[in-house]
Amino acid sequence: MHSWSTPSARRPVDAVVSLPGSKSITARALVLAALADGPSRLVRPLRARDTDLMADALRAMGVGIAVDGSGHDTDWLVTPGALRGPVTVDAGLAGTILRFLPPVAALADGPVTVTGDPRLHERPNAGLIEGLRGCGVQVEDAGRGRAPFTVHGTGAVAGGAVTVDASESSQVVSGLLLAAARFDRGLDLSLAGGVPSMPHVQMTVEALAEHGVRVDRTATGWRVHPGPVAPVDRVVEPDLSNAAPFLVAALVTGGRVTVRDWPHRTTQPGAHLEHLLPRMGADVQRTPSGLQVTGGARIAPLVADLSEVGELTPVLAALCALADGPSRLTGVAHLRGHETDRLQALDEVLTATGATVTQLPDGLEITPGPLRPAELDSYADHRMVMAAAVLGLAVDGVVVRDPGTVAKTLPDFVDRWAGLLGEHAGAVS
Ligand SMILES: O=C(O)C1=C[C@@H](OP(=O)(O)O)[C@@H](O)[C@H](O)C1
Ligand SMILES: C=C(OP(=O)(O)O)C(=O)O
Repeated sequence: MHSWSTPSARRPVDAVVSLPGSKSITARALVLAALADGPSRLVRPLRARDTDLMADALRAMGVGIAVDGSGHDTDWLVTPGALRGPVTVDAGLAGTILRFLPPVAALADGPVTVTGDPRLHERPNAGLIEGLRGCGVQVEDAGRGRAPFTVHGTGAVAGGAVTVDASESSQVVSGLLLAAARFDRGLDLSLAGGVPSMPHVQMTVEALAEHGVRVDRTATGWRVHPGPVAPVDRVVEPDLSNAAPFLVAALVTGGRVTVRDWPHRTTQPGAHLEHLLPRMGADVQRTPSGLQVTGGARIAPLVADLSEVGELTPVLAALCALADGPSRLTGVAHLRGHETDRLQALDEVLTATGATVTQLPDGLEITPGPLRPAELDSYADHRMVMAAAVLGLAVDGVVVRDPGTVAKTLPDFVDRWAGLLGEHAGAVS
């Protein structure tokens, strides 16, 4: 276990950054390519723990995934194969594997056991398991509604009409929709309640359409028609949620940051930064290079419902702790089931560095206070390391334990952060 002394900013940042591919798009592209009726090429997929484990899991089930190229610019060539069990897959701490892989496993010709990090075994998954059972799949979970569990694939899934509880994660909906064209009757999915992170569901629907799958919006959910999944060659967009700490650095330091290759149109929740950051005092422009964020004279507090963009909460909460008034972030109760209980972790981290925090059932109230140095945990959560790095810009002496946890989606975050500040990587001991 290492510690990282996060660098404070001595001057306004002025940087143009390129970021690796989107975790969420890479995960969907891998699953759909694996279910397709021919080979697909993924250009610039994210290579990080979550997506490498997804590729390993699919390989273990019989899918060919070959690396083409070297260095940063490697493609993945995905060749579908007969899906097989018995297999045990390691989902690490990835919600995308926990919820996207089991419906694929149900199409295998034998049992697939999903296991992972200790915290993965605490992440809620009853909605998906019940949804699979409703599709006619046998799942053994010892009544826990969580990993580890075994999906008893028989080579075919009936599908049909199911009602699912996706209130704890949109990934329950996405996982079932992604595999549904290969179910005998397709899927008529109705929601039992609300669903967070709707842009991610829209991302799923659009990815399916790109693969030639017919998906209709219904009064109660979505209907996926049974049929073939076409192969697709695609270039993966940069990860806009991982762009958040870099863009936010412009506000913290009164500087300017451009993220290159910002997509013209996207379903990634990070797209919402374009209107959220101006509410906190930034000037945001699309330039020929990408999205440019310029910090202003002040950081304004934020009162916002983040239910659609929960992934952005840790970095935005850190920014709120540096604002000139109290903020209120709501709509994110489901963050308690993420990599860590993010509302509890943010309360601890922001309090340790000087803010006054009140936990709400579905969010946080954050009142900034005089900043102070602190040694912070990473909570095995990539986004908590990024939040700590944002706080560290404004105060000397922020240290993060186990920064390597960023490997989940951005393995070289610490080097990139040093590059943003025009420095070499900060002390990692
Ligand atoms: O479908 C996806 O790729 C994701 C959906 C969201 O999950 P939740 O709805 O569980 O928040 C998001 O937070 C996660 O990082 C990625
Ligand atoms: C919640 C996240 O990840 P996961 O896909 O593991 O749910 C995240 O990346 O913020």
